Amino acid sequence: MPSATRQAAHALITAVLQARRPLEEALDALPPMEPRDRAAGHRIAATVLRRLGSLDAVLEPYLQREPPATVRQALRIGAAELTLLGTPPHAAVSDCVSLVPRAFSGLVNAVLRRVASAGAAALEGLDAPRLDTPSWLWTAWQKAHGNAVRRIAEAHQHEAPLDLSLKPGVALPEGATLLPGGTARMAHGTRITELPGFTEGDLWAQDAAAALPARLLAVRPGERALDLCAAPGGKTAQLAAAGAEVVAVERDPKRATRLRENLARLKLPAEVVVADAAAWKPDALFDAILLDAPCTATGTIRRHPDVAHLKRAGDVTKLAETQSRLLAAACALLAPGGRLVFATCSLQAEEGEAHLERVPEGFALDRVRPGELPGMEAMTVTGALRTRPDMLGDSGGMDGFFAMRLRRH
Ligand SMILES: C[S@@+](CC[C@H](N)C(=O)[O-])C[C@H]1O[C@@H](n2cnc3c(N)ncnc32)[C@H](O)[C@@H]1O
Repeated sequence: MPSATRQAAHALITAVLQARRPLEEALDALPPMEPRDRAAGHRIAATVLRRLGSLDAVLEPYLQREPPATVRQALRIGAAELTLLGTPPHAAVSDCVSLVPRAFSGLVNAVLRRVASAGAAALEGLDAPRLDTPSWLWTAWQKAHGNAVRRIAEAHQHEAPLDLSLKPGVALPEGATLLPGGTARMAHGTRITELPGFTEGDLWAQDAAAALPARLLAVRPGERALDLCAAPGGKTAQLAAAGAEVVAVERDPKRATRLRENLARLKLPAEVVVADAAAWKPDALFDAILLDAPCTATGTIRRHPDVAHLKRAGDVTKLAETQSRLLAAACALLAPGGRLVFATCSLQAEEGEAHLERVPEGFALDRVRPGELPGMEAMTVTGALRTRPDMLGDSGGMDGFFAMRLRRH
């Protein structure tokens, strides 16, 4: 019997790469097991997904023909453990052998013994950023971001730190670094639930880039603000903490429940509405609207390495259309003189910069002014916001976001 850890890793990789299910969903579907085994299995699976191309390149010289998918996944687990995770060969090899049907035991044993004898050196000389990035994404990022494509792909090789947004007046947690946008950054692996102030509702997890769209909206106390596509509520919390009267619209009832729970922990008020943002009709218009539209989420690959393998070019086109539809619906809910921030956590130009070409009639781009986001000027040269995982690189990077602010005449 293989260990629970490797069974979990195998199930997770199979779910993502074969059934095309999100990693988080696959984690929820694992059978009951010790939390330690589950966490270890998750770590192996995330490493395989992050470094898939490199691991396949390591295995390639030892495979004469393509093995069945279940065997390929076991080999990837073994290769990740032996070259990247420092697992001793005696533990990794025999356990991976027991993951596959008996007919393939000899093959897995022989291949992994050879990988084990090279260890980490097996990865030397590989162009890892290129190998670990699906070709269609590399091409699209090269077109959209030029030479930065390599730096983006290099940033994806590493796990992201834990970023926190703090309620106004809350002191920086011990061990945190303060980033230019006001985000508190903790080392990767820090558990938010164990931080002082978590239970009290002083802070919430939010990537440094994800905190910027709400900052661009800059709501004032008492303003009527609408947060569309709101769950799990990081941006709703920012708007409510700034003193706005917030209505948060979320289509998915389960996610809306999570949003309510998060707001309750943070002791922040907002009216939560379960509705389709494209069809919802309020009684009155809003002073400020934040639309954090559904997208491919390719800006979050550091945190969600499954995204690189789940999304296809066709998803980008479809989601860009949905975003335009939602943007038109959101614009109709804005009061004259009001402002709207449209945001996506995507690195794809179709889900970002292309929307600048389609500003609805009666609205104008409200350019981000120099000095509005101190220390982040390079991210707003076009008048809109563009962040990438390689930005703030010395302090651990940030998610890829696009945001533009529109004003209604
Ligand atoms: C990118 S996430 C939002 C993250 C959130 N704004 C935050 O800061 O925590 C997108 C959310 O939009 C929701 N959504 C997608 N389509 C929607 C629609 N037509 N109307 C309302 N919500 C929608 C999804 O269920 C998902 O929760």
